[in-house]
Amino acid sequence: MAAPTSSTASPAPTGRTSNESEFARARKVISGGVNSPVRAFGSVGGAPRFLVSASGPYVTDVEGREYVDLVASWGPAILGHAHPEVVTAVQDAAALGLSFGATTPAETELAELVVRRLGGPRASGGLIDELRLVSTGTEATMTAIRLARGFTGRPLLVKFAGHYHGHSDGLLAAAGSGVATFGLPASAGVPEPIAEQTLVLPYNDPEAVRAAFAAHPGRIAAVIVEAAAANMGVVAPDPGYNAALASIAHEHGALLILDEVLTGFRVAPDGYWGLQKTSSAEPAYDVDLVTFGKVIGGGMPVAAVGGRSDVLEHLAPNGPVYQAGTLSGNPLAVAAGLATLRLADQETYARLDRMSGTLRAAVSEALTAAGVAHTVQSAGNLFSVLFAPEPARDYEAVQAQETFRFPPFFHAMLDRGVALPPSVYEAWFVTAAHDDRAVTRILDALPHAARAAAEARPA
Ligand SMILES: Cc1ncc(COP(=O)(O)O)c(C=O)c1O
Ligand SMILES: N[C@H](C=O)CCC(=O)O
Repeated sequence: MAAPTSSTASPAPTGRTSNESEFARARKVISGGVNSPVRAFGSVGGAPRFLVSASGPYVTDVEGREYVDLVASWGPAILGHAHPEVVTAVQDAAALGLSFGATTPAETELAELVVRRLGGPRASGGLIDELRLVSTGTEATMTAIRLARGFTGRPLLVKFAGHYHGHSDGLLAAAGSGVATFGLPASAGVPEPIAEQTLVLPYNDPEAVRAAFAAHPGRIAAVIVEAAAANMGVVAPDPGYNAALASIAHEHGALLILDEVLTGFRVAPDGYWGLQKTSSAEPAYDVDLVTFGKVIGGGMPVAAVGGRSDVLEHLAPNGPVYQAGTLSGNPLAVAAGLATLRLADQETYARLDRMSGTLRAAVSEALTAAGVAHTVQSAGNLFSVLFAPEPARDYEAVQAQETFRFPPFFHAMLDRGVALPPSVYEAWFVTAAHDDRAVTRILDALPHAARAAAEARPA
């Protein structure tokens, strides 16, 4: 496996510590040295970069090296890191108290802003009527599923191979993200009776969904789908696919849960990617529950489950489906989310789209010049590189790519001061703060990375 060699990134290392020594130190007291598996560089090799600060499009590690960041905290940092107005909003909120464990006007303001940005309420053509704030995307999808089961009185859930919805028990089968990165079929520790409640189907195959409903009449509570798959690399839904899911689910009395944790407020100014707003060719369709996270917290822990009020009414204290959180609606996190959403205007999204287009073209040009078979897969401004000549529409096709080309590609970029997500199965995230200097560094690094990918051989 390729490992980092030299670096041309600036500024100069401090010499006080190194990523290697920090990793060794962390491994003694933190399981695996990381608090989330993908960070461990497991599939690319080498020591993860231990970061000490971030600003705009850059992150800086303990050695004093600065990298152009294409991880963006896995999505939230659409404005770039530490946007001054977001930082000020958090500082102002902190001065008034870190956590109350009680209701606040600010959390209502965030909920109002989200519902409004999504065109709501539903009676006036919007996506959701109301929502419940939680702290992580995992909690949002877990709550959505419990709610769907409580509302329908049915046990089963349909999910798609390669999709990731966080790490709750029922959602780890054939999951994307770290589960894909580490080649796990599912997670140990999930009891069989729980795993059996999840039906895993191939993505972009409406017939498989019809067949599942036919095989389990009156037993499927919900279909959960990433609005656009972005945890097995990016795989956009076929035109009309999300709409087909809605109509099949509804025909059988089940709910559709659209997981917008990653896509929401990242790829469209009006909030979500559920396609009917981003493509006039897409038929309108009705969503019952939607989950958000990442951008609505602006880099702090906020996520949400929203949807039809008659479904949300089933949540405690109004209804019998329980959900709670000591830090839900935390004032600092809500302040970051509010500031981020208020700052993210049409120009922000236009910048993200332009940046993504520039990088997609540059990556493809470099790989083509190096003779590497590839496809740049995208959904809105999200994209990733598939090391295969034909586009992939499902997890099977994604897994068949030449994954061995990614580690040297990744390290060649890192050596030249560009931090990509450390897995071929993760999306690349641009920010509105990526400026000419950052882009120049990426463009300079790409030909080297493409050559490294071309020279790679299977292990
Ligand atoms: C689509 C999707 N859903 C859910 C999650 C889980 O969110 P979190 O990591 O905040 O628990 C993620 C990312 O991690 C995601 O990409
Ligand atoms: N793919 C995940 C989120 O979108 C990566 C974040 C993580 O699990 O650490």
